[in-house]
Amino acid sequence: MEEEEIIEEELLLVESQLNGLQDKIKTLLDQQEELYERQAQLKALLEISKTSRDTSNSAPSVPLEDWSGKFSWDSQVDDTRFNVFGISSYRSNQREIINSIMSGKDVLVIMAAGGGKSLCYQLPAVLRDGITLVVSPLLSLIQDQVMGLAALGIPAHMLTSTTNKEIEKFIYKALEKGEGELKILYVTPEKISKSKRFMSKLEKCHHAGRLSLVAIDEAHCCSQWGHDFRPDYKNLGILKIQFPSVPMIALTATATSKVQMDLIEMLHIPRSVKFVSTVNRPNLFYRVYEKSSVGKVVIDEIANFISESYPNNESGIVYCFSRKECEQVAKELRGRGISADYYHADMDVVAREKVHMRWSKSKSQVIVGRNGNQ
Ligand SMILES: Nc1ncnc2c1ncn2[C@@H]1O[C@H](COP(=O)(O)OP(=O)(O)OP(=O)(O)O)[C@@H](O)[C@H]1O
Repeated sequence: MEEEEIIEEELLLVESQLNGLQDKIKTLLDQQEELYERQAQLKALLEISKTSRDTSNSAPSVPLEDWSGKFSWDSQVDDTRFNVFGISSYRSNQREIINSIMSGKDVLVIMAAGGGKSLCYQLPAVLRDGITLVVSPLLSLIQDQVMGLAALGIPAHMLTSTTNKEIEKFIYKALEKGEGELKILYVTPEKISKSKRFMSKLEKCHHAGRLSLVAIDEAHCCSQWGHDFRPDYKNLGILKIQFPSVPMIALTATATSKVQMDLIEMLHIPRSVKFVSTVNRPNLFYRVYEKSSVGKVVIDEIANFISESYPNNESGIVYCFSRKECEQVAKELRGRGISADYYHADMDVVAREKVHMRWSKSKSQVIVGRNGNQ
């Protein structure tokens, strides 16, 4: 009994020391974040000061705050926004971003997921002469974008490991000889870092003055400090080195100051105009439910939640930890009358595309996948 009391006493002491340590760690992390913020501000100030010195003798550039002013392309941009994209008004920063790209600037965009980043490069892509190259990390994202653009009548293609030979030939001809209709070309970063053939065609396209814009989607993947670092993104710096005159737009929904500095450096766009929009998403909300410890009950709870909250088959995604779990959960949901398909990296490309298409066309309600579609 006495021994237990001693142990309990020491346990309390250790727990209180741990709590004390956690508070200190939190304070240190807050301090670190503040210092990174300040470091980024100071570096940006230095850069601006250097840039204004370097450009003081050249033609006057548009001051930062004037990207919402009047431009010669205003009516064309508005017409394309409405008649091609079917969008009646701009969201925050979209017009300014489009104007800075149309002016030939490099641009860094930080905008919340779903905030409307795609329009910021797709609209200039339609208006500028030539082909826009878009680098995006995931096949599923690319497929989604290409499908959406095709529905709007915009000639867009993707060149990935899944592209068939005929389309590949069409794309290479468009790049090399300017034949055929191609405005927007999506590739994964591996194409840039691993395909010499592709890079040589791109070089020819640029040489002929037909490469109009380079867009790097999910640009935080460049940075090892980001939450989703992808090694092939590290090689994207080559694009600005090989095509310095082509404006580049880097877009991300999540970038701390440190990640921003990192990706500006890696992509070689030190003079980029930066646009930061609020990350607040008023249409999103989070709710936490206590999970049952019994697997079957959890599935019942998920199924009930879906059928009660989304009685009109509104689509959604269930995230799981493992590929096996994705398959099991999808099967169990189907057994409870919910049209669910699983989606993960072990599936072949055709099967994945089929699932994606079914879901996009509301033929299935739920996709059960893993974070990052792994
Ligand atoms: N100005 C606008 N008015 C109305 N809808 C818009 C506007 N701009 C974009 N949208 C729509 O908002 C949706 C989300 O846009 P988009 O896919 O470009 O977001 P995103 O910022 O790229 O998101 P993510 O980070 O998730 O890729 C799309 O359906 C798009 O058509």
